[in-house]
Amino acid sequence: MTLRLVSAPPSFSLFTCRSSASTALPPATPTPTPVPASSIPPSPPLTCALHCPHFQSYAPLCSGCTHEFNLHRPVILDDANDFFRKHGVSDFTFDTCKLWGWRCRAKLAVRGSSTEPLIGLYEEGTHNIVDIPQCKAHHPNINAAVELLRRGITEVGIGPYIEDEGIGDLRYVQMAVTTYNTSLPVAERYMNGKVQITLVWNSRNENSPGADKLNALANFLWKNGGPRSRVHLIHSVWANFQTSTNNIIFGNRWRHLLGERDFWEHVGGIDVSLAPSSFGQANTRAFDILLRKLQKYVPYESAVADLYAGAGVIGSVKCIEINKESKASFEKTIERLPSTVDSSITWHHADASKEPFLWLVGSDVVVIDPPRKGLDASLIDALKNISSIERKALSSSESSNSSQEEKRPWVLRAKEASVQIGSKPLPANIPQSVPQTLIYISCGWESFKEDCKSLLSSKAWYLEKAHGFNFFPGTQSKCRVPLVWEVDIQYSASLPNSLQSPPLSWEGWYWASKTQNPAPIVDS
Ligand SMILES: C[S@@+](CC[C@H](N)C(=O)[O-])C[C@H]1O[C@@H](n2cnc3c(N)ncnc32)[C@H](O)[C@@H]1O
Repeated sequence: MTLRLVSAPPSFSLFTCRSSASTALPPATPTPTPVPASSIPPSPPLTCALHCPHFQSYAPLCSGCTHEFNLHRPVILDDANDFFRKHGVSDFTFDTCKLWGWRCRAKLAVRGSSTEPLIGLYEEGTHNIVDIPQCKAHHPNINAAVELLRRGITEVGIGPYIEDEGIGDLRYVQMAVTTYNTSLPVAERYMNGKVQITLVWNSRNENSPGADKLNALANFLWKNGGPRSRVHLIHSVWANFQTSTNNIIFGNRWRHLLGERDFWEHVGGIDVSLAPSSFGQANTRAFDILLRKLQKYVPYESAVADLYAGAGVIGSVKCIEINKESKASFEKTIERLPSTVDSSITWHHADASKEPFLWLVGSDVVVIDPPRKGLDASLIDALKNISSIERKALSSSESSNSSQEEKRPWVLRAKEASVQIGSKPLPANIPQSVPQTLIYISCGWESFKEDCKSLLSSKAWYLEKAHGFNFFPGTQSKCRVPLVWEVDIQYSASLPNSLQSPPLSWEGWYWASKTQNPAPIVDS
């Protein structure tokens, strides 16, 4: 995928410094540079403060944010500095990113009554909902869309969900903002983001009793926030149907109701399609910065495996994802890649923890972006034993040139459900190398530390670089989004040279094939 190495002036304060040289190719153009984490000073209390009316430090009601001051300097920064220094990285850097209005994706509960709806988060440790109309973390248009929804609930007479009784119409709402609109000047795009609203409706499907109310609410939102309204706020309206009494927000049935069906965002230099059902990063700007940084660590002509790939946003040759809903988004994203990419990119619906070496073999670089709980034990084991996997792979490719018939059901299922894009055929003999570089993107600091220590204990890997990104300013480990930032780490395999394979090209698609001819800088 085009992971263009471009940078534009960020529209938010960024503490910067240059990261030290790495073994990877330098970027074609400079990227926004982070500061050494150790040099970020606490600022006077009010300059980087939350200033949120819903935050009360003495008795936190809203569970969204846990600290009020020094948003640019999350509480785990010192711990991270120490941790990385102890493990050989003395130049750990940190991007403070956007401190307010950064959340472009929010899931909010809808409770209360039709005349006094509450739309917000659970109060810490309870099932009481705190209304958060002026949330400072939300993109401002999420707050505006919430207000419109509130009016709609009252005017249409929608019943918010009553948990104890399992009755009511509307259970949750997901608001996702797309900030990419090429008809606007770059500087105006973020603030003019449009909101995709998903109404989580308490019925089995669109034909169940109450569907008329769902349609009336969707029409209200579209009439008052769609393209013909005074302020165009709404991108589209979707419904998700959920009747279960457990705490799972979404059911399996999704329906597009109004507006544009496709939702596009522009991150890491490419257009990315995201369905409401697939995983999407909450902090679009921080993710963009992270991806641009990550590009530097993928050497030219690398074969890349992206485990825990989501909709393939990170842009790899071989994407492994457990959520089958992400497949359609991946296909759309690929369609928008420039036609100059004549290559093969694959997406597999599979569990990365089942025989993970299947996905590791044949790649030079592996990108892992697991959920907060961290890596599956089987994947850690495979990575720790990467040298023996490579030896086995090499000897099996030497002893047999014809591939054996595959019988394992989960491998067959993964193959069936895979998508392959590109006109270049796969070579008959896939070179059997294993990754020399591992990029770990973490959104769970505690689980990351455990995984990191475990990988280092094997001596197969050493830690080369670490960068922090302020993905969730104002939060720490006990809040709704319990993680303060994302960290991407590059390891280098300390394999003997004799075992290292030549650069691979089995999928015939390279990240760098497009960075050679970067498109003009159009966006940050
Ligand atoms: C933190 S998200 C990252 C997604 C993607 N890299 C992105 O940035 O949009 C983690 C992803 O891992 C997927 N996932 C969780 N467990 C998995 C597993 N065992 N195998 C493959 N994917 C998994 C989730 O569905 C989710 O899309």
